[in-house]
Amino acid sequence: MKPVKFDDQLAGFLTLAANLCQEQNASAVLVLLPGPTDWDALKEVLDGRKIVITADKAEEVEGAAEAGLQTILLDMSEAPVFERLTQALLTGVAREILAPGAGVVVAYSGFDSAMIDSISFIRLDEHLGRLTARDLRQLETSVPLDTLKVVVDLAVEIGREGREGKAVGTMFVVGDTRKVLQHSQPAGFDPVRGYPRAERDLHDPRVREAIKEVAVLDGAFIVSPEGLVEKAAQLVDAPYADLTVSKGLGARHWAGAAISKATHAIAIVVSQSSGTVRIFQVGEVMLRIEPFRQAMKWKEFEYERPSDGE
Ligand SMILES: Nc1ncnc2c1ncn2[C@@H]1O[C@H](COP(=O)(O)OP(=O)(O)OP(=O)(O)O)[C@@H](O)[C@H]1O
Repeated sequence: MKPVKFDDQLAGFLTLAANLCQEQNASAVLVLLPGPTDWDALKEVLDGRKIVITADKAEEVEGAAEAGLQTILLDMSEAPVFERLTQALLTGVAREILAPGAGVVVAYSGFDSAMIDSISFIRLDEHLGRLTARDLRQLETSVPLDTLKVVVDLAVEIGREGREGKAVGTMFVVGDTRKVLQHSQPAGFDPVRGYPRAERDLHDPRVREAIKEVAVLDGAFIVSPEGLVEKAAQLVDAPYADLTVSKGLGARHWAGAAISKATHAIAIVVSQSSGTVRIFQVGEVMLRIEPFRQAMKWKEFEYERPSDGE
C-alpha cells in the first residue's frame, strides 16, 4: 500500500473542503483515502474542523489515530465509492462520531482511485443511520447494551449478506436465559454443543463469523446476557395469547414475539424474505431495521397493522 503524497492537489481539495464546511456550517469533513498521508499537514489545512479519516484497511490509516484523528475502517475495497461513502457515514452515526441530521463534507476519489478528486456535501437524513447506541438504550432491559449491540449488528449483517447468495433468516433470544431454555427444545443438531465459553462468545469476531455459517439451520440462538451462545437450533415455544403480530409475518416472528412476552428476554428476528431485523420486547416490535443496499436504513417505530384474531 502506497502512502498518499500530500501534494498541491490534495492540499487544494482539502482547502475547498474546509471552505465548504465553513459555508454550509457542516459539522465534519470526512476524507476517504487510499493510504496514509502527512496527517499533520492535513490537520493544518482543515484547521479546527472535525476530521474523520476513512479507509479500507488499518495500514491505510497508519498514524492517523496517533495524530488525534478519528478513523473509520470499511474493508469494502471492491464496492463502488457511493456504497463505501454511505457505509462510512452510517458507521459514523452508529459510533456517534457523526450526529444524525448533521451536514458532512466528504473528500474522496471519484474517478482516479489514487488521488482525491471529488468533494460532496451530504446532509445525513435524520432517519439514515445504523441503529445507534441511543436507540438501543431506549430498551429498558437487564441485557447489557454492549451485548445487545453485538447481537443486533450480527443480525443486521446476516439479513444483509445472507449466505452464499441466498437470503437467510434467523432469531437470537437474548437474556433471561434460564427461563428461555425452559421454553426451548432442539430443532435438530446443535452446532455449539460441547464448545468452551471462549468459542461461544459473540464479542469475538471469529465466533460471529462461525455463527453466520450456521444461521441457515432451523431454530433460534439462545444468548446469555454476557453474549455467550448457550444453545443453537432451538425451537422456542411460548403462548401466543394476547399477541398482535403484523400481517405477513410468520412462525419465526410469532415465536420471537411470544418468547419476549413470556420472559424478560429480547428477541432479535431476521426475516429471510426481506432481510429486515425486528427487535421484540414484551411481545412487541420495539425497533425495526430495514436493509438498505450495502448499508441499512433505520426506521423509527412504525405501526404495523396487526393480523386479525389469533
Ligand atoms: N418456534 C420457533 N422457534 C424458532 N424458530 C422458529 C420457530 N418457528 C419457526 N421458526 C423458524 O422460522 C423459519 C421460517 O418460518 P416462517 O417462514 O413461518 O417465518 P416468518 O416469520 O415468515 O419469517 P421469514 O420472514 O424469515 O420467512 C422456520 O424454518 C424455522 O427455522
